[in-house]
Amino acid sequence: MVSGVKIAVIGAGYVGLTTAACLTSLGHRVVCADIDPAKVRALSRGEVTIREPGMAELVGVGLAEGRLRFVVGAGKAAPGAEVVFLCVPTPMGPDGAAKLAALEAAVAELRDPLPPDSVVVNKSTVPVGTAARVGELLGRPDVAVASNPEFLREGSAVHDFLNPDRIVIGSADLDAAKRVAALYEALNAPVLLTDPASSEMIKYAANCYLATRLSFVNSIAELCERMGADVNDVTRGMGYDQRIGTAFLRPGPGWGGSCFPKDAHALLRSAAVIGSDFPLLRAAIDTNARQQRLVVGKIRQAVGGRLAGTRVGLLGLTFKAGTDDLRDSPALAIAELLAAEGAELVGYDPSMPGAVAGIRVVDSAYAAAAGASALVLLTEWPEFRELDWERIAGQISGRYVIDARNHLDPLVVHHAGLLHQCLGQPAPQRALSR
Ligand SMILES: NC(=O)c1ccc[n+]([C@@H]2O[C@H](COP(=O)([O-])OP(=O)(O)OC[C@H]3O[C@@H](n4cnc5c(N)ncnc54)[C@H](O)[C@@H]3O)[C@@H](O)[C@H]2O)c1
Ligand SMILES: O=c1ccn([C@@H]2O[C@H](COP(=O)(O)OP(=O)(O)O[C@H]3O[C@H](CO)[C@@H](O)[C@H](O)[C@H]3O)[C@@H](O)[C@H]2O)c(=O)[nH]1
Repeated sequence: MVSGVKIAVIGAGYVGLTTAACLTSLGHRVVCADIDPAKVRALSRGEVTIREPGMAELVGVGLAEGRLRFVVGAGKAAPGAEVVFLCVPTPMGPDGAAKLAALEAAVAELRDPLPPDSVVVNKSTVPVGTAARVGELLGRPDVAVASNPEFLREGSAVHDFLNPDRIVIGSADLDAAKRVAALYEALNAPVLLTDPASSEMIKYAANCYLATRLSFVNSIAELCERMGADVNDVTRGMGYDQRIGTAFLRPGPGWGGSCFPKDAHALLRSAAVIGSDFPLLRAAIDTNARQQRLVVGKIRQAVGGRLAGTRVGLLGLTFKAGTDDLRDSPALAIAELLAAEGAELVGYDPSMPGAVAGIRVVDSAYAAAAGASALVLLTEWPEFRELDWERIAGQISGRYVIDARNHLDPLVVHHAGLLHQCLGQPAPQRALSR
């Protein structure tokens, strides 16, 4: 006899699949629905297509124990569910606002088959006020609505879900909120019960704060470079201050991914809709675009001022290491800027992404370096630190390695006779004198 709370998860992407697999591992019974029949078929066979450590194992165990099932369509998952998690996409619309079409479609499908006294919990990132709107759309006074934003990071989704810094639950119905909190009891995490609007705002505030912090760090890196300071030491010195902390201080080619850019634009748009503004967030977004142009400027300079007809090798295409997700990747944004100036792009990424528009994707870092006028590291994959730089020096046609993640050991690159140029340090030669 299979025990545990009966849960439906709508959406089998990064958030939905993680939620389904992890709640199963906590002893609950989960039916996970998606609109994509091919995805449902593959998952039902235990085939996990996203790159997330531990996910395939959890899905395999859940299927084998009969605790986890995949179905096509939200309506199929609803019957018998005590709690329903909405984990559908909320992409950026043309005006910057989050598009709620998938959420509305899922809610419409759930309206009739939902059992009485069930709770609909929104895990998608949605503008403040959406929980109230979900309640209206459902039109089921016997069904409670809650907001329970998700804070997992791609590449460590299972770990983050099972080891959360906090669990936030917002609902006008305290009993419903407590029922949702009880699902996570085994995690022993701090639980914040609040109203739906505050819960929805917590998610945007957290992501926009982190994005703003990164834009701040990237700006400090630029000043360091121009003023003769070393941003690696500067951020280390900042991070020792417990009020600041060490996380999220690495300069880079700008922040990206499926969340930060769209969430920053969505909050800015929400502010505009109520006749307000958020100039600090606007500046963080502008600084991010500027950071990408700045990296392009370094590359242009490294190849002698003219990108047209110049081959540039790209190391890393995903928005960060440890994921195969290319959505809103700064590496691709930079590639687009380079291509617009006529550069010929050859790229390698350890996640082996297949075809990428405008880039000739090759199967090794060495192939990306061969014949390139400059080699640019855009994603901080650990394996790039282990490269044979002597071999690269023998294949590259230029001398510059632009390290847009401050990821490589400058001495190793220099010893191979190449010029290592990272962010926030005055000159490529500096490492030699250390
Ligand atoms: N990716 C992350 O790291 C992350 C973390 C926290 C929060 N979020 C938020 O969670 C939400 C989902 O993001 P994601 O990255 O999991 O998206 P995703 O694109 O990886 O997955 C969404 C899934 O929902 C399915 N879907 C779409 N419409 C549906 C419908 N009507 N019924 C059933 N399934 C449907 C899609 O086919 C897809 O498989 C977004 O609001 C996002 O902002 C994402
Ligand atoms: O010191 C740092 C840390 C991150 N980044 C960049 O910031 C972006 C976002 O990174 P990360 O936060 O690790 O990735 P996500 O998986 O998008 O996770 C963020 O977005 C999710 C979706 O909302 C949230 O759930 C997570 O809490 C939040 O960290 C990436 O481009 C990173 O390369 C840096 O440049 N420097």
